Amino acid sequence: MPPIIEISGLRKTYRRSFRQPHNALDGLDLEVAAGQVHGFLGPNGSGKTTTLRALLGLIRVDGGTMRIFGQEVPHRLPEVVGRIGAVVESPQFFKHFSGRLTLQLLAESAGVPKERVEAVLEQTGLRDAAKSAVKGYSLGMRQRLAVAQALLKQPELLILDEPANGLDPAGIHHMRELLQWLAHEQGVTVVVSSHLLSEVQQLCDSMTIVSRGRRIVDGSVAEIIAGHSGASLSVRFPDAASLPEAADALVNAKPEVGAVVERDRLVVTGAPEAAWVTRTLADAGIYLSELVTQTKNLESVFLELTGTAPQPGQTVQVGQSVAVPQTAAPIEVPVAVTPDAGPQAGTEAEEAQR
Ligand SMILES: Nc1ncnc2c1ncn2[C@@H]1O[C@H](COP(=O)(O)OP(=O)(O)OP(=O)(O)O)[C@@H](O)[C@H]1O
Repeated sequence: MPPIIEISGLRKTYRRSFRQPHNALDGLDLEVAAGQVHGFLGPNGSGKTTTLRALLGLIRVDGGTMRIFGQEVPHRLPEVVGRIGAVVESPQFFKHFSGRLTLQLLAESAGVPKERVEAVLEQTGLRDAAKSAVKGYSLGMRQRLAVAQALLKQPELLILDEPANGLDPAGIHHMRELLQWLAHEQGVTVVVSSHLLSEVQQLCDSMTIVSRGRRIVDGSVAEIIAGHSGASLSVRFPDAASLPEAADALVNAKPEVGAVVERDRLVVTGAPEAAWVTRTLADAGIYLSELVTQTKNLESVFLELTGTAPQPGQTVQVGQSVAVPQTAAPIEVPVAVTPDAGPQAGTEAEEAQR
């Protein structure tokens, strides 16, 4: 099945008076497969909103191609727009109308059956607040109302820009359940932008990470995180005098293993498994007192991936690494402790806003 969204080489330069032109999109590529929740992840200002606005025909781009459901956009957008629900701009609602009335009017103008209003109120958790005027809604409730509006016409593709904004933890949980249900049970393709890896990790099946207007990695969320979270082992001994001898024993046993003495411990990288370290040291007559696996935390994976400006024409594939300019702090996960050797923006005039 062809991708639902295909973007290739997208370019957008914002030209601002008295300031250098700014390349918000610098040849961005994006592919989204059907029936998934796809995260569009990147730091603030990396071009996510610009991409989504371009896809929906809200701004003009300077180069590249975009397709939705195989149709080139923006030229063929009118043919596919009925199959897309989106919340990209902050929608404005009549503040004196209730949530229900707002949705009833929108449903009527879009020719959507009235029953859909109650269904989307229920789905977005707004049923109890449906009678209240929108002016009394919190930011999170307005966000839900916007999503409810996007769901009215039962879209096959749902595009949401930072949907967790303004939601409290219970609201985030509810939104996550709703979006996963839509994708996995109803076959809707869901694209959400976010600058939080932890949110994308909990919500999405696949993701594209962008930095400075370019794609730097894409693939399944689990594979990307696993491929960039290489672990090392921290080993301590009853007597620190054993450290150099232990380092030699490990490197002699496997030259590709790294063993570096750091104060009172040995940091081991590239070992096949923790048990191999304990076995090899015991064979050399050296007994350890502590062995700890260190894994990078998720945010450090994100920093690693977005911390380096991507090279023109290069996309990092799942499992490949990019240079790491900043050192990310590891978190320590104990796996075994043995007493001896046991194993273990602004506005832009040219934009045609809709
Ligand atoms: N209308 C505009 N005029 C000038 N510059 C703009 C405009 N819109 C966005 N930019 C700039 O383009 C870059 C990309 O912005 P964009 O809003 O697409 O990023 P983003 O990844 O969505 O960020 P955030 O997570 O903060 O929403 C930023 O440097 C931003 O300042």
